[in-house]
Amino acid sequence: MSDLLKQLDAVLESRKRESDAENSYVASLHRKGLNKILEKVGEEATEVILAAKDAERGGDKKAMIAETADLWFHSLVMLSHLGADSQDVLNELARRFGLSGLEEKASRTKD
Ligand SMILES: N=c1c2ncn([C@@H]3O[C@H](COP(=O)(O)OP(=O)(O)OP(=O)(O)O)[C@@H](O)[C@H]3O)c2ncn1[C@@H]1O[C@H](COP(=O)(O)O)[C@@H](O)[C@H]1O
Repeated sequence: MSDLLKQLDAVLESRKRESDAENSYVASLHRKGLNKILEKVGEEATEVILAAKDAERGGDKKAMIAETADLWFHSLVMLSHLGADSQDVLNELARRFGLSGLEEKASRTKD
C-alpha cells in the first residue's frame, strides 16, 4: 500500500518539472498554481460528502470510494506543490497511532 503511495509521490514530484502541461494533468495543475489545486481539493471534498450521504441511503459505495481516491490524489498534489509528500502524512499518522483522539484532545485543553 505505501509502496504505491511512494511510487505516486515520485510521479507527482517528476511532474513538477514537466514542461508539457498539455500531456500531463498533474503538470497542468502545478502550472495553474496553488489556488487551482486547492479549488480541486475543495471540490473533491464536497463530492466525497455527497457520495457518502448517498451510500448511507443505500447508494453505490463504489462512487464514495472513487471520490475518496480523487480527494486523496488531489491532496497529494497539494502536498507535492508545497514540498511535502505522503510519507510526511504517514509519519504523522504513525506518531498518533495508539493515542486515543479523546486523550489527545484532553491533553490539549489541559493548559
Ligand atoms: N491518480 C490520478 C488521478 N485521479 C484523478 N485524476 C484526474 O483528476 C481530474 C479531475 O477530476 P474531475 O473529476 O474533477 O474531472 P474534470 O471534471 O475533468 O476536472 P476539471 O476539468 O474540473 O479540472 C481528472 O482528469 C482525472 O483523470 C488523476 N490524474 C492522475 N492520477 C495519477 O497521477 C499520475 C500522473 O498523471 P498525469 O500527470 O496526468 O500524467 C497518473 O499516472 C496517475 O497515477
